[in-house]
Formats: sequence, C-alpha cells, structure tokens
Amino acid sequence: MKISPSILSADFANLQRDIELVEENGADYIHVDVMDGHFVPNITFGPDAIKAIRPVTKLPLDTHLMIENPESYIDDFAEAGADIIGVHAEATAHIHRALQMIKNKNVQAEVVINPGTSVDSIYHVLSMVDQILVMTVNPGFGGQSFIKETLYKIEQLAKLKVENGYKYDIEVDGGIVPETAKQCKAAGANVFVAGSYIYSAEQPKKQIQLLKEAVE
Ligand SMILES: O=C(CO)[C@@H](O)[C@H](O)COP(=O)(O)O
Ligand SMILES: [Fe+2]
Repeated sequence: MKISPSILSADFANLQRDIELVEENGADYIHVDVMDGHFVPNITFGPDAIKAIRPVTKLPLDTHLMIENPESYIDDFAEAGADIIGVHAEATAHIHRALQMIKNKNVQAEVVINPGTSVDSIYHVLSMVDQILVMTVNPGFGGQSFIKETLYKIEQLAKLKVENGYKYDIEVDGGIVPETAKQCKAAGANVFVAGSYIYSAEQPKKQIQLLKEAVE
C-alpha cells in the first residue's frame, strides 16, 4: 500500500517545505498534477517545475499528465526527472504509442481513465503498463467528492490483473479520505493519492498516519 500526496493542494510558495513535510511523515510518492488549461480547465506545472522539485526529494515523482497531445511532452517530463508518467486514455488517439514512448525513456508507464471512461477502452494496453490510475473524481481540481461508481472499475482491473498475471499497481485519485481509501482498497487499489485531505488539514502528519492506518 502506498500513499502519494498531491502537491496540488500544497502551498506553492513553500513547495519544498510541503514536500519535505510529507516525505518525513511516511509518504511513498509525490503526486504532481500537470494541467494544461485544455484537457482540464486549470493550469499548473510544466517540466521546469518537475526539474526544480527533483532535487528536493528522494521520493519517486508520480506525474499525472492532464494535457492534450501528451506525446509532445513525454520526453521533456522524463528528462526533467519524472519517475512515473501517467497519460489519460482520453487525451490522445494514440495511447499505445504514448505509453511506449514513456517506456522507451525507462520511466514507469501509467494509463489514466476518467470516471466516465470504461476499463474496456484500455483493455489492449493493460499488459504494457506499470500502473493504472482510476480517477475517482473528474480531473482538474482538488477538494471534490469521491464518485463511488468508479469502484466497479477498480474491481474489474483487479480481476483482470489476477486472471492474466499482470503486474500493474492500481492507483486512485480524487476525494480520497480514510473511508473512501478503505473502499478502494477493498475493491483492489494499492496506491492512494490524497491532496486536500493531507494539505488542507491543520496537521498533515496526522492525516498521513490516518490514511495509512485505513489501508494497512
Ligand atoms: O488529479 C487530481 C485532480 O485532477 C488530483 O490529484 C487532486 O489533487 C486530488 O485532490 P483531492 O481530491 O485529494 O483533494
Ligand atoms: Fe492527480
């Protein structure tokens, strides 16, 4: 079980402090939400931000690309220091090519699906991915409520993993708090992204512990 705090809800003026805070308190990854203002109605980090964050932490950078034409930027994010790169199946007509490009850079390849996208649509790339991100909210913003209908897709992916001997991790992102994390774990998820639950709290350290206890 892994916890991946999303710095989307961190204090951008104190990113180093907020990354160190979660690293010192048991985070497994740092989740970086990259938004382009086209695929989602919000704009955040680019490759230069990843490059700046890279030396600040030893944790893997779990990079969630919410951008159109991800193929145009995969090399830049890989060279900037991303350890996992996630591309949305909805963001490209060439998801297989995009995932192959990530693998060619020796970076872990992740496919991401929105709440309205079916598991069937990524069936043919399941054998090539290291991680699948099941969005449990519609992407673009932190602080939204968990969409419970996504649980069925986690179950489907967990079943396909066992049946086919696949190795992928199943990550969930959006509206994750201890209660929803438990539901996702029961369905088969093993990587939990949390932004506002950790960073909007008075004591982020305690929140990470509560999340960990919920899924251990
Ligand atoms: O990808 C996204 C949003 O698009 C996320 O990673 C958010 O940062 C999650 O925020 P919370 O729902 O945990 O506040
Ligand atoms: Fe994310």
